[in-house]
Amino acid sequence: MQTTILTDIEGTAGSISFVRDVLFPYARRELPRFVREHGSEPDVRRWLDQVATGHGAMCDDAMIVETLQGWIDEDRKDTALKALQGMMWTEGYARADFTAHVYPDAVDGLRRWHAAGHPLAVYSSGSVPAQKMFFGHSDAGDLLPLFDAFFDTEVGGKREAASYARIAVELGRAPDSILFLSDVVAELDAAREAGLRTVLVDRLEDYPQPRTGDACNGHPRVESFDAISP
Ligand SMILES: CSCCC(=O)C(=O)COP(=O)(O)O
Ligand SMILES: [Mg+2]
Repeated sequence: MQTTILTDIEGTAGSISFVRDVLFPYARRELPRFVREHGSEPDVRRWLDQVATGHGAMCDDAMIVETLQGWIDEDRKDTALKALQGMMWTEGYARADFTAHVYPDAVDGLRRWHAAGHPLAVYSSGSVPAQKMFFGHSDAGDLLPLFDAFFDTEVGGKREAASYARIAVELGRAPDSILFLSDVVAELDAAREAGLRTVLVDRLEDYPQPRTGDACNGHPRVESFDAISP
């Protein structure tokens, strides 16, 4: 059986600057209108109510919007925020306001591994619908058919070993037959604790100061997908 490749998105398959300088500001800007126009739809309300729960009974939509905008500013990986961001980005992709940045070497690597029979999966803090929009509307076109499975924080946090154990069960694969790619060492530590193989993707565009030696915490380090042999 071929190694399954499980990849992170931001800082690994695509640039950090696309997420932080395009996607996050777009969601921040669109949030008031989105809540006004869609806030009574059950699929939206459920997430807004989850945000409101932390603020007591007096929390109105204006306070929820302000809270969510604060969370965007601090890059909080909250499941409700990520679900709502995904819905707003879906509108943005549909209107062709932007396409998703995927590094050319990532496009080539994903295509090459898929052609060689490696199952491909995504694990990102972005919601599963946001992941599908990202790869379905990339600068390199529709990459969605390359992937077999998608996981977000509904499976658990990316720095928790139990999340990776759950992903292995859901994929029906032994942990050591899965290779996890990420730019975040703490995520790789959690994956390794669950028995997955790991590679630190240390892109100079995103991390101008290379992480070497102890900073890699024993994870093999590459600067592009070209150097990964699954
Ligand atoms: C699906 S693209 C947006 C990704 C996102 O919202 C995010 O927080 C990035 O997290 P990742 O786990 O991909 O580093
Ligand atoms: Mg990342």
